[in-house]
Amino acid sequence: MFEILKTSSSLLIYVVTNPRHVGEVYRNTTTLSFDTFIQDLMLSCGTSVQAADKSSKQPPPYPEDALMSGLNPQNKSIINLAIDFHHIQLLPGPDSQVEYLSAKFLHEISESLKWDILVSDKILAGEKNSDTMETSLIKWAGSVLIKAGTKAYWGDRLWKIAPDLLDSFYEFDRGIWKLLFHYPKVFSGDALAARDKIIDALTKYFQLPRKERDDIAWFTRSLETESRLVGLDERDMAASTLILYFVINGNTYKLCFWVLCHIITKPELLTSIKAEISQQSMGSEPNIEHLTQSCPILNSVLQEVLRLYTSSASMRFISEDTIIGGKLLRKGRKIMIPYRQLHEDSVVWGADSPDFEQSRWLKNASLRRNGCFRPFGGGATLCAGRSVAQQEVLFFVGLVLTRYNLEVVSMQGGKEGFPRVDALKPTLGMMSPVYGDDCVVKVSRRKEGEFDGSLHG
Ligand code: HEM
Repeated sequence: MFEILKTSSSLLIYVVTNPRHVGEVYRNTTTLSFDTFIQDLMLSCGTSVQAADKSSKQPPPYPEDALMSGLNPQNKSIINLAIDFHHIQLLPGPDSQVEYLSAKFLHEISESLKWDILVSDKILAGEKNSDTMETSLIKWAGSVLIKAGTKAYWGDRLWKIAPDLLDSFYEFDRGIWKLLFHYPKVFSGDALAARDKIIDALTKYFQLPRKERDDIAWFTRSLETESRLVGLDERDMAASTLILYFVINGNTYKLCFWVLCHIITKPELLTSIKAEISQQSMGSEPNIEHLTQSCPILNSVLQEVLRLYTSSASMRFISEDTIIGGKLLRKGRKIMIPYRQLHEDSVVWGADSPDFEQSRWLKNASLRRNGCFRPFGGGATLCAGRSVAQQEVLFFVGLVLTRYNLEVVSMQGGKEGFPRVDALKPTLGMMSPVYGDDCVVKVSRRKEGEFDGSLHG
């Protein structure tokens, strides 16, 4: 099935929903391109035309005396190389760097969830005393997860250069859809201002000598090396990094928020999840193997949130007129494969498909492999960070529930008093709560030996 979507800038987008046609789109890597789509994304996010051009072409032959890195033996464009580097950084394989990255993410999450760090976090301004504090759940999740992503990829320095990075990021996150849909400047000033602030911070970061920011991920180091070799300057690199910063940090904190909202508002669910978390060994903190493999109820909640709160899509750019499903799709336009309606298809999920059913995935574990479950997209561009993302969320929730008691102080939401999902705003992943909706929680430190998983609500 095809629909044609007309955006404000008269840009036409073909919306493909028929699974057979989706397969045709996935298989066509010649006239349907993802890198042209990335190039377009880069331009929307502030990359100059010259830099986008340099990033999308195969590099010119390097000068003979240039220090060759050996990282690009096939002489790929920076955009294609970045995709390869993501896969090396995030997926298992012979050269994989994922173990270091996961360990770094989890370490940073654990550090930020220490009580002393928590109470000293100015962003989480709520009532505080020696053993309790009040905080917004969405800000808490954002502060921990976005800081973890920033430090894991860019080390400590970026966070120090831009103490207000988080605020700029939230503003950018709220308005990025306007940039992607080429909204006129007059309506997108807030998103543009936030974008420019983040680019300024990243430019300063890239201007620092490398030895002052050596605690960075393999991906970041390698991409910088190759970007400099093709002649990108610090501002060019900063602007093209912005979209990566968004991909790495824009989704996971919202997933943590929705998962915790559901758990802490359902006392029986909370008790059973605490019980399975604590089964690893009484009194000690859960490790990631236990959380991924031995906590089925928590994992079922995670999958159900992914089903109901993602509005993911795959995008392609049509570089030559192309036939899909017997129809001619015109060169220069885009294709979008949205996955949300698959997630609510009652034929697949049953009559209760619109409802949050916490044990859906316990009853039928094979649903995870169902073609109608696509929170992380599909085809050649399937999210490379899907395992790391889920680990982050399980670890965050596992540690929060182990270290603290949470009590709901207030819920800002619709009539039902539960944060409403903002389903109107286009997104390429997790949906946000409606602006202003939130859950304020009182966080109390657990006393030693208190975590037994059943007695404390
Ligand atoms: C809840 C969390 C997340 C969701 C829902 C999500 C969703 C998505 C979606 C829908 C895509 C596009 C897939 C397509 O085009 O078909 C994508 C791509 C991507 N995501 Fe994620 N993502 C999440 C977290 C992450 C994290 C934490 C990272 C990295 C640490 C990451 C790295 C990537 C990369 C590198 C791509 C581009 C894939 C490629 O070009 O090969 N994602 N993600």
